[in-house]
Amino acid sequence: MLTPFPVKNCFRLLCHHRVPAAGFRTPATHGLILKSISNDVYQNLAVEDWIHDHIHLEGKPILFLWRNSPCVVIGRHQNPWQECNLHLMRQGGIKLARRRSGGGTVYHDMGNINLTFFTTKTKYDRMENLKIIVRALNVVQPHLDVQPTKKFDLLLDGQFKISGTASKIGRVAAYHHCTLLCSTDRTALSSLLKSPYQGIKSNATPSIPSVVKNLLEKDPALTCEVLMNAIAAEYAAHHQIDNHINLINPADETQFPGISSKAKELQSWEWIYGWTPKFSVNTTFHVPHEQAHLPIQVSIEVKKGRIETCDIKAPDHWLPLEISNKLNSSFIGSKFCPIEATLLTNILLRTCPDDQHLHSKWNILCEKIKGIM
Ligand SMILES: Nc1ncnc2c1ncn2[C@@H]1O[C@H](COP(=O)(O)OP(=O)(O)OP(=O)(O)O)[C@@H](O)[C@H]1O
Repeated sequence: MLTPFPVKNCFRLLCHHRVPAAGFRTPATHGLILKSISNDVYQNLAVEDWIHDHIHLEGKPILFLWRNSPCVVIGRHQNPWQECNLHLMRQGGIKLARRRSGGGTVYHDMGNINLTFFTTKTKYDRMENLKIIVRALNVVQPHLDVQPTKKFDLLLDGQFKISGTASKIGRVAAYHHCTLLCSTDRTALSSLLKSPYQGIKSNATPSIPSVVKNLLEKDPALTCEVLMNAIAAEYAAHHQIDNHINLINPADETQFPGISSKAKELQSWEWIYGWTPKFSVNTTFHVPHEQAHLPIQVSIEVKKGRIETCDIKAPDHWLPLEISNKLNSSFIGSKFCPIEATLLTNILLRTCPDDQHLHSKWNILCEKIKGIM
């Protein structure tokens, strides 16, 4: 069923630009099933963007199957500091991506299948898609109890989430994408999706945490490959299209002209962090002083991922006011990120009096501030 795919030809049949050239012929094919050969989250999200922007579906559906190496994917209107453990992700080299669709934060790895259902806006029907998945699951394991919920999750045995849904609806085209947990690392999922940051206030969309389960835990025969093939077969039967799974390479500019700039944009700091709705952080640190701990109050406002106002209040006898003021003003306009904070701190330290005692206090303070970023 899996065939090497002359994608170029297939897209030529399916695709024309939104403003069709005069005399454009109606595409001959009726729909497509695509599968990415890449496990890079930015490249795969770029395929979604590309198809959404370039392909005129005219009622012809596309199913896109993809899997990613470990990453966390936040919804369009979310705050990553509220949703995940960025420190842990940086340490483990786990990528962070912001998708174009709304909704909550999910964890992806090679044990998680992603399914994107492209249709025209008028044919967009999330429940129909979820039913295709449920039928496919019942083909491979007839005794599975999987039900769609009102928020378009899929629940196993009435309580465990195995799939989450999000969507993007454009002027004429739409897509519904969902996850399917097959053999995901549940320990990584729960530790990465736990924010350690305190005192954040924002209007960003919050995630709705659920108890999740893998299908493989229910039946060891339910591997990602088995499930993807079953879903593709059910999708093809439902839409009466060819059930070939066509492999695509999202890095291939000849097949997807302009796709690398889409992937680059999805990977940019401005999109991942800078798109975060305005938020504030109000927190208190404690720093060691003689036999006690002194409180340091921090109040920061962040707009487009950059520090808009910064008010660090340390007791004057611990850190002279003029030094904390210097720190406050230097942070303004900088990215709310530990790398930038380190750079700034190093520059500032060089301008400070050559006082070891002061430098060590400054370092303690800056380490604490980096801890909230
Ligand atoms: N790959 C995954 N598949 C299914 N559930 C997941 C996955 N990763 C994490 N989860 C669970 O889903 C919760 C997030 O669900 P939430 O409903 O906020 O977002 P969603 O399912 O992506 O999208 P939507 O809000 O549109 O349903 C996480 O806190 C976690 O409990």
